[in-house]
Amino acid sequence: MTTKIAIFGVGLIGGSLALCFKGKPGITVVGHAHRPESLKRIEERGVVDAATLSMEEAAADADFIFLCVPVGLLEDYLRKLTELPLKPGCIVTDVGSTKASVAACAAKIARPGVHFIGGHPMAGSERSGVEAASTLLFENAYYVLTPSPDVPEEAYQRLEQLLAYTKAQIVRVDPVLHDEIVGAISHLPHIIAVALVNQVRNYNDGNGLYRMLAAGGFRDITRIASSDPVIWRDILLSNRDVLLHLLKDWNREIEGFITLLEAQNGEGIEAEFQKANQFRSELPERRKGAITSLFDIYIDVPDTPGIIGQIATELGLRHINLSNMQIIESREDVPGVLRLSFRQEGEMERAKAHLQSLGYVVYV
Ligand SMILES: NC(=O)c1ccc[n+]([C@@H]2O[C@H](COP(=O)([O-])OP(=O)(O)OC[C@H]3O[C@@H](n4cnc5c(N)ncnc54)[C@H](O)[C@@H]3O)[C@@H](O)[C@H]2O)c1
Ligand SMILES: O=C(O)C(=O)C[C@]1(C(=O)O)C=C[C@@H](O)C=C1
Repeated sequence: MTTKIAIFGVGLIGGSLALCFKGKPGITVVGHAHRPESLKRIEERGVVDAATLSMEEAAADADFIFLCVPVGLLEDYLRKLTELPLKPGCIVTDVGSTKASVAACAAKIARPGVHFIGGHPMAGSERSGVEAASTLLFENAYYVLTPSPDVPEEAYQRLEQLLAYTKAQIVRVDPVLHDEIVGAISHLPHIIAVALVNQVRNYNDGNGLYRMLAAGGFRDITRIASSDPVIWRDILLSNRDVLLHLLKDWNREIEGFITLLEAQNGEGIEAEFQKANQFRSELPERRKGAITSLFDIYIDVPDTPGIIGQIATELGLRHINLSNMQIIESREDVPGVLRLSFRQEGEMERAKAHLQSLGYVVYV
């Protein structure tokens, strides 16, 4: 018996999910695109078994439907799907970065025999589009599911079982609580990064030295300011109330620093850094838990677009399992350093040998 998975919106997240499922025993992955250009990109990238512009065709007989479109479109897609003849027992899920509004909409239009289970993989990137999709994206990351109490345990477990292909760790959270927490640890940081970049951009208009001298610290804190504007417009508007509260708290934090500086309170400044240092050191690496990386290698990489994808693909093609990768330093015109982590020493050795054979400088 074949399990059909339909993915609506085959971009970074939809494409990465498709790659996790495609080729697994008894699974067929069908991608839906809203316009011919997107269809062509999905087909060229080869992340699905079949792609279509027809919602009906994609949804027909699907056992699982993943909605991976921008948050602002989720409710519209849910409503349209509800009007289609879905397979009895079909599980509809989404990957949106906010969960309360889509959960409320699903509750309103619920229909017997179709189960909606909200989802949110806590992994991503500032890149977007199917070209950035990767099988490794979700590995060891947390994947939040927000089932309503009406969802049968059997349906929840079916979804959990399927998501095992992502190698993510599933965690069940209430949708409203999800939005409060993710507002603080993901949405607020995106706003801060964008505001900071735009502040410096304004100074740079008067003197180009700002951009020229911007180094590791500025890059580290602002990577996410390069995220997709439409995706983030929708996320912020969808979590507006939570964010308005968080921004008031943020203003208080900044006011605190103004007071410390005005009073030249060195001890107070030290105390703030110490508190932050302590909490940050307790974060699981890359917000990933369960399995710790044991074997690391470091390689010099030129600062060129797509280089990390190329390295991951090279290792993937040789079935070398990467547990983590991180850019330690990346400056314009200067090679960056990439840390690759492996769970097995043998995999690290194979990766090292292969990357050296490709001409990379590798350090252990
Ligand atoms: N980017 C991240 O880090 C991240 C992480 C977790 C969850 N999410 C969520 O995943 C979802 C997809 O985000 P992404 O990063 O994959 O974005 P993306 O831009 O890479 O993909 C979005 C997909 O939706 C399609 N789409 C865009 N406009 C459309 C329209 N008008 N009608 C129909 N389809 C349209 C695009 O063709 C594309 O395939 C969002 O809901 C986002 O909140 C993103
Ligand atoms: O790593 C990044 O670039 C991300 O933005 C990923 C990130 C996050 O903020 O952590 C962004 C949005 C998601 O909904 C989940 C994860």
